[in-house]
Amino acid sequence: MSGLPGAGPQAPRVPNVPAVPNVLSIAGSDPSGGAGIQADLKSIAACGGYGMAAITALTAQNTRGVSGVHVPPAAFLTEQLEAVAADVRLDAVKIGMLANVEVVHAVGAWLEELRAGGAAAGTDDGARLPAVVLDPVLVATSGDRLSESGSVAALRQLLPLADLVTPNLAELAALRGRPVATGWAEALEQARELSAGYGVLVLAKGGHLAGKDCPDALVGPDGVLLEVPGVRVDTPNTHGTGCSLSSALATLFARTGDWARALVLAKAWLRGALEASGQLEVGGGHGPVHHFAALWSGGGVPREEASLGSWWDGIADLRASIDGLGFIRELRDGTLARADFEHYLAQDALYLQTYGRTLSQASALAPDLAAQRFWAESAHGCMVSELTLHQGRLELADGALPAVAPSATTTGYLNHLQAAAASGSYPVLAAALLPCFWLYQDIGTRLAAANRPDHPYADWLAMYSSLEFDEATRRAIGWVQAAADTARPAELEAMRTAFRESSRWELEFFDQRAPQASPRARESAGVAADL
Ligand SMILES: Nc1ncnc2c1ncn2[C@@H]1O[C@H](COP(=O)(O)OP(=O)(O)O)[C@@H](O)[C@H]1O
Ligand SMILES: Cc1ncc(COP(=O)(O)OP(=O)(O)O)c(N)n1
Repeated sequence: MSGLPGAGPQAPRVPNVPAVPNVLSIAGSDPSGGAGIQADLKSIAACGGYGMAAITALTAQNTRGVSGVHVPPAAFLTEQLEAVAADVRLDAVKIGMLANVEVVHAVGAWLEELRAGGAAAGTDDGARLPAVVLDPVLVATSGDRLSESGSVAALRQLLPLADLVTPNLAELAALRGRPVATGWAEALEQARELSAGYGVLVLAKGGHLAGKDCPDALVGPDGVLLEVPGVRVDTPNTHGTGCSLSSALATLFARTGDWARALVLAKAWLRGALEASGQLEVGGGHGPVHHFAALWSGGGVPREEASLGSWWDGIADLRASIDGLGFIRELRDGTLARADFEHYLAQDALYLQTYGRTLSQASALAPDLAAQRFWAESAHGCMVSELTLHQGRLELADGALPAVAPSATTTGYLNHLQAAAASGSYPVLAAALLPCFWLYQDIGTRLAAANRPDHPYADWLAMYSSLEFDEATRRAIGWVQAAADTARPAELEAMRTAFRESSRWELEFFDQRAPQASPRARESAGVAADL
């Protein structure tokens, strides 16, 4: 009873998302604190990770420019990397300034070793390998070189070892051996070529474009996967934006397993950090961004009431009641009367028509293109994949709906969703829509164990335990979590209420029977099913 969007830009690599990911920055030091490992550690912390740093170079720089670079022996970098990896589980690695070919090779050899170790441990799907974000730092904003010109070729060899590479326009052009793109379309094409050439996801960044727009886009070998628009913040304080963004992406990917979500969250966070940069008084040139602006203003600390895990725990009573319903037990066992199942399907088909509408309304209200796309894809999945399953089961013509009146429960649930849509609040509507994903995915997954080829409801069980539905649910949870993370207290409370109310309606929905075929008394309410 919810949307089945297509696959996201990139499948998740981290099956068990850690609560606090360990994120290693391999980068140079900026003693003025705005770029390099100093920026990385602040970004990682601001985005909810535990930051570590292996130092590739010491720079003497401030907000006006770089006056010196000292590169310790590459072998000592290897020693740092091996020491950390021997002890700490790495969830993500961000790579920044690599000053010369020897340093690039040292990092490449270490990454290869990490991969070989993963393969030896039987993780050929990369599940236990950290996500790797490579920011190919070549030249600072001040115009000073941070990597010898001969390193570009070596950096290219590093690309296939990364999951995501985040060049600015000049770095993208250098990696492609082309002139710097003068417009966004040209930059996207260079990013596509880079992705196709090296089998790596590319983040094209619009920070150095002329004009008021500052878009970023995730680009794969076939073109743009996700573009996140942005309006340029009018500030001179852009020192270290690339370092900050790449570490934020590494951390947020480790937390979500989803590059699209990581980008949307990272870009929103960086925008806040740029907007608040004027609160800091650091140097007379291009100052740093304010990494902890959201945290210091009270909005950035993860709040218990904003955690969707706590929402899920908060409906444990409703979930137990659903598990205890005769309908669910009989559905699992395959003993559910056909009339009851068809009654449920008919009501669900009526439900889906309006649920699809409200998914579209969520898309209309969504704050950015990525969220907009997700809800629109979900509306499509709901109105096509799910309704088609129901129509087939009910032997209805394509496009036809069952000729029955909506039950009081169906009407009540839909009124609740439509009220959430009418509130005009995207977060509240998204929260109201979520139980229809999450509860079905949860029930579907647990009931899947009972599925067998001759199960009378095998197709239903298969749909709601499918990998696609799993993925759709994970993404829906991600979008609602993103909305909750930035919601004001009153709106957050309204979100939680809407989520619980929808969950209560889900319980009632499963508690419906065909009126004439099986009286309610027949249901063994209160009997907890061993799902
Ligand atoms: N003035 C600005 N306003 C808003 N976003 C910006 C601004 N400058 C840079 N960004 C963003 O900062 C990130 C880093 O981009 P960019 O400046 O292109 O890279 P780099 O710092 O590596 O040179 C991107 O997400 C970009 O869109
Ligand atoms: C030590 C160190 N590493 C990287 C940079 C470059 O920082 P970046 O975020 O790419 O952007 P600018 O600071 O150049 O705007 C650096 N300066 N120092």
